[in-house]
Order: sequence, then structure tokens, then C-alpha cells
Amino acid sequence: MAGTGYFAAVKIAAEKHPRLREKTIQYGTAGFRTKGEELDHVMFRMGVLAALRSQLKRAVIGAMITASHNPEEDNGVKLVDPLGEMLEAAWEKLATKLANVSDSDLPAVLSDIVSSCGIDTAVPAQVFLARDTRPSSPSLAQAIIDGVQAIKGEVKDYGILTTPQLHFMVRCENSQGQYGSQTENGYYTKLSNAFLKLRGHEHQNERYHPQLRLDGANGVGALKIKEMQKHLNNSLQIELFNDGSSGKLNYMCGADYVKVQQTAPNGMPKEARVRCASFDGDADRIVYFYQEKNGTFKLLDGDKIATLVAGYLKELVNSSGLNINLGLVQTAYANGSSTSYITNELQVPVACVPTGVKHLHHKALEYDIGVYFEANGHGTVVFSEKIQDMVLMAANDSSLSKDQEHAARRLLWIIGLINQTVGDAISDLLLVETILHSKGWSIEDWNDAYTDLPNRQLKVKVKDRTVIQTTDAERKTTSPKGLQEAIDALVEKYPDGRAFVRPSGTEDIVRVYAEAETQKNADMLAHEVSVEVYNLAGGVGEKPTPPQ
Ligand SMILES: CC(=O)N[C@H]1[C@@H](OP(=O)(O)O)O[C@H](CO)[C@@H](O)[C@@H]1O
Ligand SMILES: [Mg+2]
Repeated sequence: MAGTGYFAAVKIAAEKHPRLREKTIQYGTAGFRTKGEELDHVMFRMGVLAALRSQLKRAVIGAMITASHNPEEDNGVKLVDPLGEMLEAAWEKLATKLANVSDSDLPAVLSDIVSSCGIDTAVPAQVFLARDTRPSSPSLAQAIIDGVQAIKGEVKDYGILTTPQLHFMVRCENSQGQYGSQTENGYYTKLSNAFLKLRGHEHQNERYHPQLRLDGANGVGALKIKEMQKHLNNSLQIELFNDGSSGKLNYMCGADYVKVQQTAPNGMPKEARVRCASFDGDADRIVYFYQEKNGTFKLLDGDKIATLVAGYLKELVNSSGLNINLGLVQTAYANGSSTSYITNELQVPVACVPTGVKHLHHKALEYDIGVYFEANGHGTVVFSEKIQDMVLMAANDSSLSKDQEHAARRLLWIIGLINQTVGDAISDLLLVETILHSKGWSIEDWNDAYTDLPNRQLKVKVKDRTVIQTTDAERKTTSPKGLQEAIDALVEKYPDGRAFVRPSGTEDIVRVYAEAETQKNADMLAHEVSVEVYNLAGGVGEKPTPPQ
């Protein structure tokens, strides 16, 4: 087993990447994320850690440099586990510890990790590396490379990729090609082949038109959708805006801006009834939107995508006659109308889990086919191995009826179209376009399936947000005393009222969510709940002010 001596080379390499500030940094739900200039030592150390994890798992580990929807000056890093999933929770703690130790303690802490995890340092280490388009990313990538090489690991540097593309590469490599080929071209080919088969020869179908306007958030998604388009044989015509040629990354554009501000991004024409979509800065989220004739903005977020996808998969499963259990996973932020629609109209079981993609992904794996989406537009579908084999057999089983075989074949192609590792804006876009095309729907038809309940999200600053403790997938509070009773009494006053509060995992605030029959009531309920949080959970600064 390696003692601190083994890490002497790390100590020397680390001198190029010193920890300049005492500031503590945490591996949160989305990895490390802060100003780009504060991350050099963190990247170096994550390079070392990724290499050690590669040795432990005897598999390739991914390192993605991105700060997603954050401003351009920010940056961050997320590590990717062998099957393309997010880093295991126990290692998030190790990552936090390693990022925060002093330079001189680095060898000792690494040595501890090696012995407590039982890592064989003689195993070759390999790390797949990629970055988004931020100006700080190239030098941070070099810091990761230095980290991996400090313990003689090997790096495959993909340069610029979307986050889900890197997850895809890691999965392909560790599945010995079963999932696809671990190149950019392999990614485009796999998804576009499936898309073109699903689309057939007709590009237009009833009220579906193959024209889409896309807001690329001035980020990596814009570059990569252009590449994907080359493989689509003009069957989908994407008009790209905010492509990064002049605008700033995520500035007044991108999926997060559109979802949170409930408005169209800058830099795009405002034309009624045109189908539009928006990617976030690293292209792992997507939302759709359009303007009504009277100018009203309509958002089709992760809940709308989830219901569209779950409904379509349910139809295919029924037509195929296969015995498959299909479920949908949401969080408490899912609009109440979407949950009723899925449960009552689509008759698909719904599970609710705490916020954070890893919780959704984990729960979705319990179903044969698990669909999951956060309201903000991050989501995908996962298929069990057993079901993938069953669908493959059925798609080639000539003893089945024509309808059954046809449905099984479409299911098979859908499996090929989906990036199962993580939410993927490009793959989700192609999936939504496939379903709308198949149904012959305009974006308005899609939106008409159910009407969202008006809702409001607010933030409250408190001294210590950990005083708020929750249960029941964050839908109820257990502390501080009296808060849940107060929320219940407020909710009671409003028809279709629902409200909950939880401490954010990414910001130092408490989030308040409320929905009700009218926007006015949703705004009022959210405000009243905020006041209770402020009073009972140690609010700081100005008291929440009532809605105008
Ligand atoms: C209400 C909301 O949108 N919360 C977001 C946000 O988490 P918070 O813990 O709520 O800050 O960031 C997470 C990571 O990106 C994302 O998974 C989640 O959906
Ligand atoms: Mg993102």
C-alpha cells in the first residue's frame, strides 16, 4: 500500500497549483462551482482523485469542467462514475476533504484515501476529460491533466464537449462498446440513426412542422447541435440563436433564464406560435416555449416533457403487448397539475423524491422503464437490461402481430435515441421532436394536454438554513417547531393550494414554493409562507414584502 512517500511526486506537481486562499469549497449536487480564478488547485486535486477512483474501480472515470447555467466567470468540475452516472455520495465527501486541505497535508490525506478505500496504486488509471466553452476552462483542464499525471495516470482529453456527451463517452468505454462508440462521431451517429428511423420518410405530419428555433445559451450546446444537424439529413431544421458567436454565455438566455424568469431569451425573434427551445450552458437541460397570438409567453418545462415522454412510452408499451412496468419520478417542484394528469389520465405511477438529479436517477432505476425529469428541464429515461433484451427480441419476432412488432421496433429505436446516463438536451430535443412528429402535434396541442397551476418560487435568507429539516421527499418540515402547522393553516385558505419549504443545496437560502388556483393566490401564499419561514427559522435582513 502506498505511504506518503508515494505521493512525493504529487507534492512536487502541486507546487504549480497551490491553494492560494483559505476559503472552503464544497462538492455539492453539481460538483464544485465558484469563480474560475479560485479553482486551479481544486482541479489539480480532482485530477489526482479521479485517477485514484479509476484505480479503485478499474474503469475509466470522467472529469467535466463546467459551471452549467452560472455566469461566464464561474467554473466548476464534476466527476463521472464508470457507467456515466454522477459521482457516488461517499466520494463527494472525499472530494470536499481533498479540495480543502493545506498543500503540505496533501500527501497524507491522499495516503489516507488510498488505505481506507483499499486502492491498489499499481493499477493503471485513465481519466476522460472535457470542458465547456468558458474562457477559464483550458487552463483548468491543464491543472486536471497535471493531477492525473502526477500519479502516472493517463488522460484522454476530448476538448470541448457537452456534459452529457462526456457521460456518454465514459459509459461507452466502460461497457466495451455495448453502449456505442466513445467518440463524438459515435455519439452523433448513434442518436441520429435512431432519430431518422423513428422519423421515417415523412418529415411533416399533420400539425407538426419540422422547423424549430433554438436558443443555444451562447454555450457548448450551440456548437454541438450544429454537428448533430449534419447527421439529420435536413429532416429537422433547427434555426440557431445565441450560438456564442457574439453574445455572452447564459447572459439573458439559456434554459435556466427562461424557466426562472418565465420569459423568452434575448436574441430571438418573438413570433407567435413558433416552436422554440432553450438549452442551458452545458446542454444537460432543455425547456420548450412559444408565444400565443396575443403575446402571452407559454413555457413547456421538465414536467411537460416528462408527461409527453411517459404518455408516449405508455402507448408504445401497451401496443407492444409486452409486460413492462413504467414509472415516472418527479420532485416536489413538479406542478400539481402534471402529477394529477400523469396519475389520472395517463395512469402511470408517480414517485416523488428529494431535489437533485441523483435521487431521481436512482429511483428511476427501480422501474423497467423509469422516466425522470426535474421541473427545470433536466431529465432522461432509463431502461433495465432485462427490458432492453426483451424489446430487442420482440422487435425481431415475426410471430407477433404487425402492430405489436411495430411498437416494439419503435421502442427499440427510442432506447437508441436516449442518453440514459444523465439528462441530455440534444437527446431530449430529438426525443420530443420524435413524439410530436409521431402524434402530428403542434406545440400548442402539446401544451393543451393539461394546464399548469399558477405557481411562485421565492427565496428567504436565514441565519442557518440547516434549522429547516424536511421529510416526505421535502414536502413537509419537521423543524423548526410550528412551521409545518403554520404552512398547513395557510394552504387551507386557498383553493388548490400547495406549499412547501426546503433549504437549497446549492445556495445559502431557503426556497419557498407555492401553487394555487390563481396567480394572485399563488403569489400571496408564497409570500405568507415566506413570512412564517422568516419568523420561525431565524430570518435575516429585510422582512419579505407582500406581492404588488
Ligand atoms: C428548485 C430548483 O430548481 N433546484 C435546483 C437547484 O437545487 P437547490 O438544492 O434547490 O438549490 O440546483 C440543483 C443542481 O443543479 C438542481 O438539481 C435543482 O433542481
Ligand atoms: Mg447544466
